[in-house]
Parts: sequence; structure tokens; C-alpha cells
Amino acid sequence: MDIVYISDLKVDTVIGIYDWERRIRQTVSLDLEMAADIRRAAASDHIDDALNYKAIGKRIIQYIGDSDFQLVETLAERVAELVRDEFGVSWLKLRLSKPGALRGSRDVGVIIERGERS
Ligand SMILES: Nc1nc2c(c(=O)[nH]1)N=C([C@H](O)[C@@H](O)CO)CN2
Repeated sequence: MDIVYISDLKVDTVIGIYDWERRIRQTVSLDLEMAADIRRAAASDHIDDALNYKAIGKRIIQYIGDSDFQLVETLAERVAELVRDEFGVSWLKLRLSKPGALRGSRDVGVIIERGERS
């Protein structure tokens, strides 16, 4: 199994459980690893044969930017569903972090893995 990845994708969104958090936008950061077989794209050298990380990244930016969940868990799960459903990704690992959310820590968040590694 090969991996196509996106690292440290930063998006501003409404996220959080407190009243003050519902009134502002905060930055979340996303690391995403997606199962892929890159051999066809490598052989043809054509984007149509590749898992297009730019198309996926733009869709994630749009989705997160428009969302307003309370928990990072919910946001992570929905992004994972979107990537798997819309881009046919069989397995992924997603790390969603919220920088500065806990004093003394660089960031907090969740890491989820969905689907079967083939
Ligand atoms: N497991 C979680 N714990 C907490 C979350 C969360 O989304 N998942 N969120 C908060 C607050 O919104 C916090 O980020 C504000 O600084 C607290 N704990």
C-alpha cells in the first residue's frame, strides 16, 4: 500500500464547546494519510490516474471553513467520511489538532484511522 498525504493543512473555523468559542474563528490543523496505489499514476505520469491531493485539500478547506462543530472528534469523523465517500479512499489516518487550546501545550486533538489497509 502506498500513501498520498497532506501535512499541516491549516483552516479557520468555528469550533469549541464554550460560548466565547462560538463567537470567533480558530485555526485547526490537519494531517492526512490516504491509502493509494501510485503505480498507475507513476507509469502514465497523468493526474487523472492519481489521487489528487490538491482537489482533496481544497474540498477539505471548503468543508471545514463552513462547519461549526463543538468537538474536534465530530469534525475529524466528518472529514474522514467526506474523503472516503467523495474520493474513494479505502483507508485513511487523520490527525486533527487545535493549536493553543490547552495552556502549556502546543496543540491538542484527535487521531483517527478509518477503513481497511489493503
Ligand atoms: N476530547 C475533547 N476535549 C475537549 C474538546 C474537544 O473538542 N474534544 N474541546 C474543548 C474546548 O473547546 C477547548 O478546546 C477550548 O480551549 C475542551 N475539551
